[in-house]
Amino acid sequence: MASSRPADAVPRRVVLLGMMASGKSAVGAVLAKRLGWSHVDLDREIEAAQGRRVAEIFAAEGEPAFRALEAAATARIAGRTEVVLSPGGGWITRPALLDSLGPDTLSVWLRVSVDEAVRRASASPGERPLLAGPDPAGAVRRLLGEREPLYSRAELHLMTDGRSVPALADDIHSALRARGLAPR
Ligand SMILES: Nc1ncnc2c1ncn2[C@@H]1O[C@H](COP(=O)(O)OP(=O)(O)OP(=O)(O)O)[C@@H](O)[C@H]1O
Ligand SMILES: O=C(O)C1=C[C@@H](O)[C@@H](O)[C@H](O)C1
Ligand SMILES: [Mg+2]
Repeated sequence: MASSRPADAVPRRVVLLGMMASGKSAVGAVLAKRLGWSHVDLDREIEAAQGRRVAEIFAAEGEPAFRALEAAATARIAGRTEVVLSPGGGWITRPALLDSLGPDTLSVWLRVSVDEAVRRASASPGERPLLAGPDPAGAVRRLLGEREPLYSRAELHLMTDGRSVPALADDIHSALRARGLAPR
């Protein structure tokens, strides 16, 4: 099912969906700066609130506890406007969180190939507990199989392989303008 933003609702927030290392945090930061909006990187928000790294939360309490923290952090910011939200890659596994953001949200799926995701993630080893095993490519492939139907709910789909972070932010900025966002 595609996202249900009505055609006449001018977007007042953006949410970036996609696999680990697809670029949600990097693109979100550049886009928010360009728009003069706030950037909420949900993994970092949770870490700040908990005083622990995501990997520590997974190790101590497991994935379901982390998913509950994601839901609580989303509820704290759901009513805000002029926000670019970069949640973690598994946030979409609770699809109600996307619905909770409201119809004036532009949702974007940042697509990435398995090989490129593994290459990018390898720059920060230990940060992503779901890729910590001996076969990160297999893990990405399995997660993509589970999550692609959920990511594909996004209104805008962008392939990120071979595209720069500023170019991707440009594409989203253009999509916002095409949906009626006035220039600042
Ligand atoms: N389009 C791109 N081209 C090249 N490198 C990129 C691109 N997008 C992101 N990167 C780099 O890949 C790494 C992972 O990106 P980022 O942290 O933004 O991913 P993410 O989608 O937020 O992942 P997670 O779901 O784990 O939070 C970073 O080092 C980032 O600079
Ligand atoms: O794709 C995922 O499930 C995750 C992505 C990261 O951003 C973190 O939220 C965590 O490592 C889990
Ligand atoms: Mg991120």
